Amino acid sequence: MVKTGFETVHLILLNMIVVPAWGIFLFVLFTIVFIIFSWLYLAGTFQRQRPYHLTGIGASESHFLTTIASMSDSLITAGYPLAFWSDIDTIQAARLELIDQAQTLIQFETFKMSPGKRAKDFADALCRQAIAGVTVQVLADSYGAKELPASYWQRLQNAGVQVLFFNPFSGRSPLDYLRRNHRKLLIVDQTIAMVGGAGISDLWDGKDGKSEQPWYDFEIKWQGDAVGMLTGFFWQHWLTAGGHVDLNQHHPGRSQAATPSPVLITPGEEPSTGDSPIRSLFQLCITSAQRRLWLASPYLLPDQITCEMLDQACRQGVDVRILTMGPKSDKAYVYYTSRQRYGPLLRSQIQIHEYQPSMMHGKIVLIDDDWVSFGSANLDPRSFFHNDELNLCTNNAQLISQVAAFFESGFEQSEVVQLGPWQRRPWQEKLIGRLGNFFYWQL
Ligand SMILES: O=P(O)(O)OC[C@H](O)CO
Repeated sequence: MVKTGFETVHLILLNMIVVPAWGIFLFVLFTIVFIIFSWLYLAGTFQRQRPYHLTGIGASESHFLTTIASMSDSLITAGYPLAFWSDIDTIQAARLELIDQAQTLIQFETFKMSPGKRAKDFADALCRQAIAGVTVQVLADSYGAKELPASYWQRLQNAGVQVLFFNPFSGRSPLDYLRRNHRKLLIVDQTIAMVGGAGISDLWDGKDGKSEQPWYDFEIKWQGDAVGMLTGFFWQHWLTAGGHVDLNQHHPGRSQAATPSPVLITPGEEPSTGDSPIRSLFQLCITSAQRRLWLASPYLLPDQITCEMLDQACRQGVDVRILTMGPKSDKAYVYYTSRQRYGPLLRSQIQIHEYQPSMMHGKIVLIDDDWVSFGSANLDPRSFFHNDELNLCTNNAQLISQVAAFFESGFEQSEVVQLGPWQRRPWQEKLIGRLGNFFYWQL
């Protein structure tokens, strides 16, 4: 058929514009995918796990603390837990109250901050104190706080708050961006510290589009020498982020506690896949349990060796129970990836309790009636190998009973996962789980 002049021009344009455009589009797409995979590959995302074998020490042994401290790069100090809260309104109110009480110095570092009422209330409190002359230092993780607009930080800075961001993206060292500051820490006047899991975010109020119920989490208020040490850990990060520390102005004060308990602090600073203080801490906790090992972690991605240690504990008659997030997780793909790895745990008769009302976000290990370890670290590769974390461990009897009650209430509001129904879960869940596991080392 003879083409008209118009059709010929149209065909020429098609060949000159549309075909090259598709070519460019596919080339750009391929390049982006190639860069992402190369990046993940170079970061060790697809590596095989190195062997790591550890067997036991009893939690009641007198040398437990020294052993666990030396093997997890932790420091031994002392402190007293003044309060334990597991209600989100109370936790956020207690933080604001503590900020209001500050006389000289407020230090705060965290991972998750997002726009909303909690972020506004927090900024109001910090600005009030900065304007009143209190030194206020805020260290926000540049990834975790990325949703907050520049105007939020500008308002804080205008009031005199010193704001720094942990590890912003740099084109000169892009892989470094995978290291995040996962710590959650508020210190006032170097005398009182609050450690827990809640971010500065309305998510913890249940505003996550899933449940409308507050997340299950906790916070502990501390007094004693441990607070001085936590101040030092904060300053390490502050210096790394480019901040100025004047030890003449704010010399490490000694927070007094009338009846201190031993406290172990694990800063989990800049771990690597070969050397992880947080992994050592978790595995030492697991291997030292003799009667009870209750473990809470929202994101539950234990590696094979940790699963074997949990299995061993079960075989030795230890009551091993795990409290974790349920279907109302804030990250569905991590939930399905976690579930994909339940098989060995369920076959070992380990009870996995999935919290039902909302997101379960507490991170704790309870060992017998003797020790409790808690803080920012999840049982996952990100906390083991990539993040800076902050965990504390103590044998304070009152805190142990409060933590046991936290677990018991969590178990009551959970469903125990059974092997049969788990095996019959929908294929879509299995598919997401398999895909998620492909990126296991970065989760
Ligand atoms: O990283 P985490 O464990 O502090 O959890 C943060 C939440 O997932 C916020 O989305």
